[in-house]
Amino acid sequence: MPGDIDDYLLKRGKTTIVAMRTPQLAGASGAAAADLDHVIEVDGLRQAYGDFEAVRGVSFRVPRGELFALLGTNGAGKTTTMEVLEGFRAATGGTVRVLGLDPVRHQRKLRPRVGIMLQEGGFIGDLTVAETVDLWKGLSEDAGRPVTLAGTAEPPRGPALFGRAGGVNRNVMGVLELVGLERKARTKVRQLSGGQKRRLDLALAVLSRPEVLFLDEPTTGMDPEARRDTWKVIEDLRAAGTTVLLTTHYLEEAERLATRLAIMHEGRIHVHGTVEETVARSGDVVSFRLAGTSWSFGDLPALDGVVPVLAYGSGTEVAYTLTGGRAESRAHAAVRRLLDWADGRGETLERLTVRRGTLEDVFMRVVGEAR
Ligand SMILES: Nc1ncnc2c1ncn2[C@@H]1O[C@H](COP(=O)(O)OP(=O)(O)OP(=O)(O)O)[C@@H](O)[C@H]1O
Repeated sequence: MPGDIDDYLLKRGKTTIVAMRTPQLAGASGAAAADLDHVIEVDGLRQAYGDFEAVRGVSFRVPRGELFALLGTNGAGKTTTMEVLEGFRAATGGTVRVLGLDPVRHQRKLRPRVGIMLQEGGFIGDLTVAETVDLWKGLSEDAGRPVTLAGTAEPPRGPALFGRAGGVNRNVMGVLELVGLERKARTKVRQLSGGQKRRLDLALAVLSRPEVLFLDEPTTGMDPEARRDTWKVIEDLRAAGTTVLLTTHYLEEAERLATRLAIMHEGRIHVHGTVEETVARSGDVVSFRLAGTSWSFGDLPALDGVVPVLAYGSGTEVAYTLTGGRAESRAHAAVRRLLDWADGRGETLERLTVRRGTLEDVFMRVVGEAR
């Protein structure tokens, strides 16, 4: 068992969640934190692994209390960006600040306000769920504080709060209830399912009454119910003033939780704005399926410069995002042109649809245009 929090964190592998405790603003964090408009600041971040530059000039800011979602393709650089913010890597270019501090240089200053939860492979399999939370609590500086969401301090209930309920510390049980793991308190970690391990990860982050949460794909592997439960925990944390940086491949997760988002591809941010602004960029979408096999993507016509994208990985669903001009005339002209194109080739456009665009359409367009 590690004797030091650093060792423990390193052993637990890849970070998914860093939770910073609600700051005592007059305390160690200094006056700067009290005046911060932006809890997270990333300016021109570059990060190279040897010759390969994984992050190529990324900038964004997260105001206090907002949830910012970093979306992107596999390998886009989201986790790398998170790891720099978590202080696990020094940036090779640009600057980052968390609560006004350099996460690498001021790691020790930030740590008392940071709880860390890791993505995978870091649990000690022979410990039970309750023992894992207990260990984590013991590693935290203020282990005795009641488990509660940020800013919603529980009324003191005296020593009984930290008594033992059937052999399990009640404080531990509180956090397990929060993430729906109370029935697994005495189960060994290695017997948990993937989704249950993610819940345990979340429990460890929430334990530290976070002010800032870094969530790297927090709901991967969870069933739909667990995912919704997790969203509720995150929403409650936000409602209590927590600032959250989230990466996810579930666009509905970003749409539901985020205030602002960025879409990354190959180390760069391609779209950046509020969820509403981003979805509005999508305009109308004309989509259809091509039944035959006698076409290739390159055969599809460009519509006034609009490049089609192959949507949703089906290999046959094509989508055009129409922007500029009046919506109706744009859509009419696009449909007419597409029908002419299909007639000319003897193809059938199945499920031809015109609809309002979604975040998924914006994402697909970004990726399509970047290719
Ligand atoms: N330790 C490392 N050494 C070398 N290359 C790395 C390392 N970590 C990541 N990379 C590379 O950097 C790029 C960005 O990886 P990163 O994990 O940041 O992407 P991501 O956006 O989080 O991807 P995903 O959505 O698949 O998790 C990838 O091409 C990856 O192979």
